[in-house]
Amino acid sequence: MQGLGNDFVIIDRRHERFDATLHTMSKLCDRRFGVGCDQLVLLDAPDRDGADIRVRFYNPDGSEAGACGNASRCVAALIGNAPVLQTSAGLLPSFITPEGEIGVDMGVPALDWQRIPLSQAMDTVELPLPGSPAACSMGNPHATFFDGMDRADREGAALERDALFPERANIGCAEIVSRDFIRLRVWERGAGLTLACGSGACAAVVNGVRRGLLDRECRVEMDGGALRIHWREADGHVLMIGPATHVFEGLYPLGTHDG
Ligand SMILES: N[C@@H](CCC[C@H](N)C(=O)O)C(=O)O
Repeated sequence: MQGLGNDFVIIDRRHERFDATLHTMSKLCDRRFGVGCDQLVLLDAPDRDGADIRVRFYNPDGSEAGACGNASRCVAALIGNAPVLQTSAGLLPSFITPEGEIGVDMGVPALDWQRIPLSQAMDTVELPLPGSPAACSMGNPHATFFDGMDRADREGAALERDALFPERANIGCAEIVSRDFIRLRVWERGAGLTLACGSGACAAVVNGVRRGLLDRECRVEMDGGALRIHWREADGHVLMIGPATHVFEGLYPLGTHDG
């Protein structure tokens, strides 16, 4: 499936056995030797009350991510009936808009350095890096720069691994068009530049609001399309709305996983 060109191989382990070895997963993610995707997503039966499905997200380098906004919308569309997703970032309710778009309540962002996490105790609204990004966690760590999108291409790889980010970070680079409209490019941790990043879009709006640059309801346009983000004042939850598209289904025969 894909959400704004951020693409996913989703494996439903409720009905099929799938041994998620690092080798198998990175092979599936490989665009030449496997299927190819930005993230591999594993679905299992939930083990928490109130959840409909357990969802885990893996980057092509094998690292597990606590959150993935676009994949969450895709899983909600795949399962149907607005499921509640059980993720490492908590239970995420999904919803369908009257226009047929898929929304996910991404929960409350973490704004303190310990939960983002950063290597040092510091103000997370202006980090001591050239360009002064702001940082927050949407269940996964994000730093957002507000001085243009090109930095993602030029410095994304180095910034992902900056010593400031002990768990590495997703690097969002935004151009502010107006208080309710930004353009964004994200260098994703463990994946590189992608056409869109849902959690990155949420983080950009949260960070932009904290910096006094953006309104709480904002359109975020990325290379693959746009998301609507609303950081709700009443309860601090971040709502993310956009398309989710089924591309194809396939069978991956047992015994050939490592071939
Ligand atoms: N594409 C995602 C984010 C995927 C995880 C990220 N690369 C990480 O390691 O945190 C999204 O849509 O949010």
